[in-house]
Amino acid sequence: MSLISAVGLGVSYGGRKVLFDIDFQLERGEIVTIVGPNGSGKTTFLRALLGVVAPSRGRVTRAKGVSVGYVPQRLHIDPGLPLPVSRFLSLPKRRSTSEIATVLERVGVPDVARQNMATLSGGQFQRVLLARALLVKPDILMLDEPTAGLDQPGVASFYRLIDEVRREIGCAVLSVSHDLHVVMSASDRVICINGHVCCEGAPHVVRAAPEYRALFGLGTGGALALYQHSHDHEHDHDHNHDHEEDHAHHAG
Ligand SMILES: Nc1ncnc2c1ncn2[C@@H]1O[C@H](COP(=O)(O)OP(=O)(O)OP(=O)(O)O)[C@@H](O)[C@H]1O
Repeated sequence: MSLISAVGLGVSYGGRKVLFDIDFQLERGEIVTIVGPNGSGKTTFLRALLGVVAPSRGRVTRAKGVSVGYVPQRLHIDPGLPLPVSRFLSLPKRRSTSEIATVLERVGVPDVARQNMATLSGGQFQRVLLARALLVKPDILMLDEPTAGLDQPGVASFYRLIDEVRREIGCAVLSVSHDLHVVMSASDRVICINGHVCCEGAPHVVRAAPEYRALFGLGTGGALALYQHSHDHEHDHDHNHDHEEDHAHHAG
């Protein structure tokens, strides 16, 4: 049985259809990446799978006992509120000092337990959110654009960490991302949504799909070329321009 599945899923906000006709399954250990333009319903889709947004159509089914660790896109913490990392990790469930130390060590920020959440750097903050998601011993790690705001090395090292963790605990990873060049290479499946599923499949299939190209246009040409260039060294002569652009971007 799939870890989680959606059949004919639709979500509306105040009568406005945001998602419709979505069929989806996530299997144990799978890495699936959701891509789509801003406002296409990616976050809503994750929230519907989590059960925090009610479907207006269709249904979501989770296998019994499946635990989900969720890393949200944004989490605003009032800078005036003194909230040490260790306290944050103990919400809502109390965690022992050693559990907290172990998980912080695992995500590469062993020294922040007593630091206030508001004083963490962007990269440290994301790692603490990941630590919180790992404390539930997830069968599914759901990540909503977890590297927004990080620089290129920060993005790469965050995804390396996700990959290590996934291998260690064998969880499935369902992520929403715009970092296609990093994420797509590691995904078993990419699903492109824009209210509904436009196209899906192995990364190279989605990359070539006309529906995907129509949505993203040339805007991600450089990023896709980087993925293609650094991972399989295919030299597609139709995309020399993208490659050149990309080298410039890479070097800068
Ligand atoms: N709670 C809400 N109430 C009303 N409308 C909402 C709500 N949450 C999201 N929306 C709307 O639903 C649409 C899809 O939003 P969603 O956040 O799911 O998109 P997204 O693909 O994750 O976008 P982004 O890439 O910008 O994060 C948007 O038009 C948004 O304004």
